Amino acid sequence: MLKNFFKFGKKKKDEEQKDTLENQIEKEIEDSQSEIDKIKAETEKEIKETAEEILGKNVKKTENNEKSFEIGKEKNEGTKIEKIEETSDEKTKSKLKLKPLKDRLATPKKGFFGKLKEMLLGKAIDDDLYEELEELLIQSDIGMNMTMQLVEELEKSVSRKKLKTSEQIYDELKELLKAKLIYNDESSTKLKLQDGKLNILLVVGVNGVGKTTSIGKIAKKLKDSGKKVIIGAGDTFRAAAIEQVEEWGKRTGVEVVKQAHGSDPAAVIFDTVKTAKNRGFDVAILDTAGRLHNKRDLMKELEKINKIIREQSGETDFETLLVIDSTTGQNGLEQARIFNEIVDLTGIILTKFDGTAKGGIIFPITEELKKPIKFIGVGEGIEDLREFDTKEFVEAMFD
Ligand SMILES: Nc1nc2c(ncn2[C@@H]2O[C@H](COP(=O)(O)OP(=O)(O)OP(=O)(O)O)[C@@H](O)[C@H]2O)c(=O)[nH]1
Repeated sequence: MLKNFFKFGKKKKDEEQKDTLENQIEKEIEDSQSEIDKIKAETEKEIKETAEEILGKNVKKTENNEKSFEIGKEKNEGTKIEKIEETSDEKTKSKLKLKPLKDRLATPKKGFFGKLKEMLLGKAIDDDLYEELEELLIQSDIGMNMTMQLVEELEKSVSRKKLKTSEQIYDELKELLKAKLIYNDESSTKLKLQDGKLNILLVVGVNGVGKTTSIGKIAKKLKDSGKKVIIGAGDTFRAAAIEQVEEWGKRTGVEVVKQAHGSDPAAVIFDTVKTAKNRGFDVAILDTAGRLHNKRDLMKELEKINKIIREQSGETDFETLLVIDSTTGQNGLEQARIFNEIVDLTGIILTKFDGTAKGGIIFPITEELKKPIKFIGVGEGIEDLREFDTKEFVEAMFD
């Protein structure tokens, strides 16, 4: 039977899976740069063209904006700080009402949880049902370990609580999954920001996962809530990455500290934190590069950045947020494990939730890392980043 097969081969499979995933991560970081760069260059070109079109219109409107746009065109020499007014288009958009989360997730309608309901409701509780459930949980990116754990817990609950109907099983599974989100109570999922001091948000993750986009979206949220925000373009490895941060700066009306392409990322972090401190900013959001060649380089780079932040801000306790692309499934979990080993993470941002019909990855990531999900990305738009709310999320997934 499938369940026994999983139990028998579980340990070996775990090791094999770990090796395979580690190789895949290394390969992702080391070998796929040119392909990713190509896709990114195309995407960034599109973003740039759209942003320029919007900004271009706005630039004509006021002299202030004219000046700002010119700064954006300056050649990179030393550190540059940009201050640009928010475009009227974005102001209008920010007033639009947000769609409910369940309408933004691909999951509830087409994915695993929809299938789960279909599969469970009205069925007899027998071995076949548990087998089907295991298959579905694995397909949903919940992963082998957590699937086995969940099914075991479910079987125990069924016998302990004497559950008889598949409706009861469905509800029980919902509760068990909810329990996997224990690190996500309201006080943990909220960004830890204090008034009257500089708050640092260090954003890490491999390239292409949506770091820059998430930074832009967070900057917008914080600015809208009245915070004085600055962004440090710490991903200096690729010119396009710096430009992308600049575009987000323009879209959100947030200042950006940058240096020339290829300069030391730590120097950008230094300048950003120093500027933020001296000029009384509330929040400095720091971008980092995810394309370092191996774990050791990544660790060294992040240690250096952490040291600079501590020295310049005088803070030891700040947010370090890992961005994970939820469409990468178990790869995402492995990335989370690696980053969690080398840096003191305080939370996770799961992007592209609108683009996955699975989405189960959220459960093992938060449970294994014992870290809260701070935000989930549900689209490419400036408003498409939701503060994570456990109750709303579970309801949206199971609705
Ligand atoms: N559908 C969808 N797309 C997203 C989301 N977040 C980011 N993206 C897209 O994912 C792509 C990569 O995002 P970036 O922000 O450039 O990723 P990055 O991690 O900064 O990449 P590097 O600059 O290469 O390090 C872009 O096309 C984004 O628009 C999301 O929540 N949903």
